[in-house]
Amino acid sequence: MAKSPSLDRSVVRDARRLVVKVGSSSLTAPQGGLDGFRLQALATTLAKRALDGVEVVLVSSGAIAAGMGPLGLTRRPKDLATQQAAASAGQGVLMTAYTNAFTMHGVKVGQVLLTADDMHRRSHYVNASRTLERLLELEVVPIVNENDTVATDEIRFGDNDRLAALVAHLVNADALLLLSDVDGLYDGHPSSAGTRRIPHVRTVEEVAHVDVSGGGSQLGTGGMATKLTAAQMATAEGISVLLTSADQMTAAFSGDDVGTLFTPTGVKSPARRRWLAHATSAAGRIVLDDGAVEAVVRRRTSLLPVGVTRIEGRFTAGDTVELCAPDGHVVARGLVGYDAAELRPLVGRRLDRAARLRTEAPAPRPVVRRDDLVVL
Ligand SMILES: Nc1ncnc2c1ncn2[C@@H]1O[C@H](COP(=O)(O)OP(=O)(O)O)[C@@H](O)[C@H]1O
Ligand SMILES: N[C@@H](CCC(=O)OP(=O)(O)O)C(=O)O
Repeated sequence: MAKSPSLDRSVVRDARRLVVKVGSSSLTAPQGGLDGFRLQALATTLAKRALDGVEVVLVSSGAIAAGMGPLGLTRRPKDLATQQAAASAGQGVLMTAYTNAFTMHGVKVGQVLLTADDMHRRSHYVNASRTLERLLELEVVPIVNENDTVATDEIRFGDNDRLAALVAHLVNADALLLLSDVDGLYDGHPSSAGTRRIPHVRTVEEVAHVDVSGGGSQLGTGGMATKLTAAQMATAEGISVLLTSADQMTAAFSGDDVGTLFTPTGVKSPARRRWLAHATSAAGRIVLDDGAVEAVVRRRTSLLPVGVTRIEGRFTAGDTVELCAPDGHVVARGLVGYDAAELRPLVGRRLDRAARLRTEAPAPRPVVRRDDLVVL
């Protein structure tokens, strides 16, 4: 008899290319610092997967927590500069621990540090993808973390959940396993009496009512909210996500009914489309009239200045912008062909052919070319 989708975790069990994200809360001791025992257990399980031929990419938090001990800090620092100092001291500690733990099983590891900016810039994104592919070809387990030491408050992931979803896009993973200190999404804060694990989520909208505002562990950053965003990003691109605790990883690999499974809401799209839809950050918004929304969304045409009613932000040509319907909701994203200052005087201007010939004005170039936009 076929298993119900809520119980069928075979997608994680059978994934040939798997991204695993582990949060600080699953790698640290209650009194702070790295918990070598837990890190070793994680590395042992993942090394076995790798030796079985599964291509594993590990996205690991824990640098800041690991750096607290060497710097004599008893609490996770709150200011960016001290977090960066802790990450700088801790990233080496973290990688040394992983290198030793994986090497015991004959598995090689490589460090990959990425910034949010590396994801936004197309050339960096493509380069990161190439590096990860090569590492996997060489049977190395890439261990990814945010490059905290150069991150700024404005351009930073902070948590690694969304970074993990972007890495899953980058390597075209079959599944994303999010490991935390909690064994799944609960229908309320797990510390509240009577709350229950939600075994299966079809769309993240379906759980929009669930309270995820409650803080998590002392050392984690994103909490449950960023895990839901990550799940939404990955499932939109056809990647199944299982959220569970590090302690239940072995059960997850056996296909047992553990954690919360988020099943795909979309199908895998070309790499450039994935990047445009999820990895870039918008430098501005362009509001369209109804006709332009119809043309862009249904007929998939380029956007011309005549269909624009308002622009917001100080973008320059080549930046990513959001295209919005008259009511403000985002219908597409694209690479804009104009600087904001150049586009502003053209907004809504229609020059018919005769007038254009009279004034010898060239046909206006598209605001966003159809090949440079992705309908959401
Ligand atoms: N509805 C919920 N279901 C499960 N966990 C929740 C929920 N709301 C908040 N949380 C909290 O989210 C925490 C996990 O996030 P976080 O501390 O950032 O972990 P990590 O370090 O693994 O990324 C859990 O410890 C839990 O207390
Ligand atoms: N890059 C940071 C991640 C910070 C963090 O706490 O992330 P997470 O535990 O995934 O919420 C680190 O290595 O400490």
